[in-house]
Amino acid sequence: MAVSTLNYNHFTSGTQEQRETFARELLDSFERTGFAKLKAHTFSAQELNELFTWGHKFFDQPLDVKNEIPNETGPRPMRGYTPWRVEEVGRLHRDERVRLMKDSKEHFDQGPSYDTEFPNQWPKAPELSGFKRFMEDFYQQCDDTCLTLMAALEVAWGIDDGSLVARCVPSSTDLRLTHYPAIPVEEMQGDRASRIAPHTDFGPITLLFQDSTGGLEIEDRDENSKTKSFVPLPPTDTTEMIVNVGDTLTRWTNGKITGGIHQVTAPEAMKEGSGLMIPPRMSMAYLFKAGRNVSVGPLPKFVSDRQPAIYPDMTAFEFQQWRNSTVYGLNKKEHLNEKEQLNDKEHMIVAGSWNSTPKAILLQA
Ligand SMILES: O=C(O)CCC(=O)C(=O)O
Ligand SMILES: [Fe+2]
Repeated sequence: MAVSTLNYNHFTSGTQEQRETFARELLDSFERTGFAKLKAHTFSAQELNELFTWGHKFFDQPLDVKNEIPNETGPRPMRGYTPWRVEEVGRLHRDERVRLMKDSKEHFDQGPSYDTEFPNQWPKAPELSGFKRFMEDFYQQCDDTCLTLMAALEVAWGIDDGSLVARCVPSSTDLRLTHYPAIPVEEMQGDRASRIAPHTDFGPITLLFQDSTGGLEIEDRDENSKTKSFVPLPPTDTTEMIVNVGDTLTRWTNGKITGGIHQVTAPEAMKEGSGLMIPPRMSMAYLFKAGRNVSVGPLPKFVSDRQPAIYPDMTAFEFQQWRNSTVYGLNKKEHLNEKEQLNDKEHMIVAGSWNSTPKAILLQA
């Protein structure tokens, strides 16, 4: 299953033909695999090194210091610090084995700097005094990239009118730095735990940068691969940007583009080992979102008499509330409205495809 690697600058500063080729190949890679890789983008190796250096400085703080900016878990965007084994993304899954799987991570989440409803929480330690400034600039650069990729999808769909871009302005995105502490390899063997369990992200797309540790895997949709459900997406160099399709794009396209299911586990070379510690790992995910009041129901372009809408209308914010209630294991009756509770069942059926029957389930979508 070949994830395409594309030159981002062909879209931003190429000829008309290069722009159109980029757009077509991006859509093709999304449709075939749920993923694409980008090079020649706007992030330098130095900026990415700095990103991970700030991440280490943050996660290296003592737990009680990190807990001074606690993420209030709930049906709301995440802000600040979430400790080890609080969030469990496996809970989103239809397969019970995945639902019970423990994630082994801690994370820092950040929203738009102008968000007064869910304001950011920044650490106060003097050694982190430059963190906020760096992360705010980095956030903006990620947002510009995502909006450009929305413009590329418009070109690919022949609706080059700014309507897809407009659905994602102003930003409601959550940027997440995740730290996976060192862990004995045995913990990753079997179905009990993962670094992050198989899941799809909630928004239209996610930008992902990973450090050099390895362990990221994506669902293998290759018809001919009978044995494996997942294939590694190993780091090549730290500047490689991975883009994955999330639930919102699946919903907007009425199921035409399926979200890229991914997980993080032991790096390939260590999988069968024993008595080994898997080194710590860090990633940055820009979990791009539609505007809070924008519908995540199918776009008119993807609905017809022959293809009725298979996803109900709801706002991006309602969708996020529902998904976050699930990953934090909250009592649904208390936190979700009726529409969200009904949709919970629907989403699990169409989004999940793990273990031996992924293709059958994907066909249902
Ligand atoms: O750490 C990674 O590479 C993946 C992180 C991820 O999937 C997420 O934050 O949603
Ligand atoms: Fe993810």
